[in-house]
Amino acid sequence: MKIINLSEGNSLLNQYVAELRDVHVQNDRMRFRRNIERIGEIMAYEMSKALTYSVKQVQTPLGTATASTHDDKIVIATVFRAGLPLHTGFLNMFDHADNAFVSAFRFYKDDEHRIVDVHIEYIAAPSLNDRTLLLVDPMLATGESMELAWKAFLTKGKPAKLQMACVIASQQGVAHMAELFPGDDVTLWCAAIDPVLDEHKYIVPGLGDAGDLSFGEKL
Ligand SMILES: O=P(O)(O)OC[C@H]1O[C@H](OP(=O)(O)OP(=O)(O)O)[C@H](O)[C@@H]1O
Ligand SMILES: O=c1cc[nH]c(=O)[nH]1
Ligand SMILES: [Mg+2]
Repeated sequence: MKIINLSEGNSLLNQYVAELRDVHVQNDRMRFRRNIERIGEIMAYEMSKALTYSVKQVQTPLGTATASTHDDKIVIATVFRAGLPLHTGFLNMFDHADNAFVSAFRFYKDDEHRIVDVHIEYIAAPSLNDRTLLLVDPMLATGESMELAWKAFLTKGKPAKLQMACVIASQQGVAHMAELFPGDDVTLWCAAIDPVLDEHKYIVPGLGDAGDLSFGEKL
C-alpha cells in the first residue's frame, strides 16, 4: 500500500486540521463539520492527480480547445456517521461521481471500554465492478471499520482501483491497512498520521470522537 501524508507539505490543509484538533474551536460544531468538508475538497483535488487522464476536445463559442480530463468512473464510498461531512467535501469536487454508504460503528464489548468491536448494519451502493472507489472516513484508528467497510463493499462488485482517504490516521491503523493491502496498487491518503491509540482505542493526540463532534453524542 502506498501512503501519502499530505501534512508533510505546508498548505492551508494544516490550518483546517489544527482547528479540528483544537478544544477551543471544537465547540463550534458547524465549523468542525465544514473543516472536515474543506479537507475533503482539498484531498479530492490532490487525489485527482492520481487518476487516469486523456485529452478531449471542447467546443467553445469561438473555437475548439483541448483539455486533459480524467476517465475514472468514480464512486465515493463513506462510512456512517462521521464520514458524512468528508463525503460532502469529496462530492463537491467529484460532482459526477456515484455514491455508496455503509454504516459501521465501534462499540465496547467490556465495561472497562478497552475492547472495541465494529458493527456493520446498512449498505447502499451501485455496482462497483470496474469503478474507481474512493473510500473516505475521517478517522483510521484500529483500521477495523475501514477493513469491514471494504469487505462489505466488495459484496457489490470488484472495483478497478481503490483509493482510501482519512483525515487523521494512527500508525496502528496505517499498519493494519498495509497488511490488508500488501501491493502498491492501493493508496492511503491522510491529512495527518498520529503515533498511538489510547486504552479506549482513540487516536492520540487525534481530535476526540469525530462523529460526536460533528453530530452530537450518541447513546
Ligand atoms: O479504525 P477504527 O478503530 O475502526 O475507528 C474508526 C471509526 O471510528 C469512527 O466511527 P465511529 O465508530 O465512532 O462511529 P460514528 O461515526 O457513529 O461516530 C470513524 O468514523 C471510523 O469509522
Ligand atoms: O480517535 C478516534 C478513533 C475512532 N473514532 C474517532 O472518532 N476518533
Ligand atoms: Mg464516533
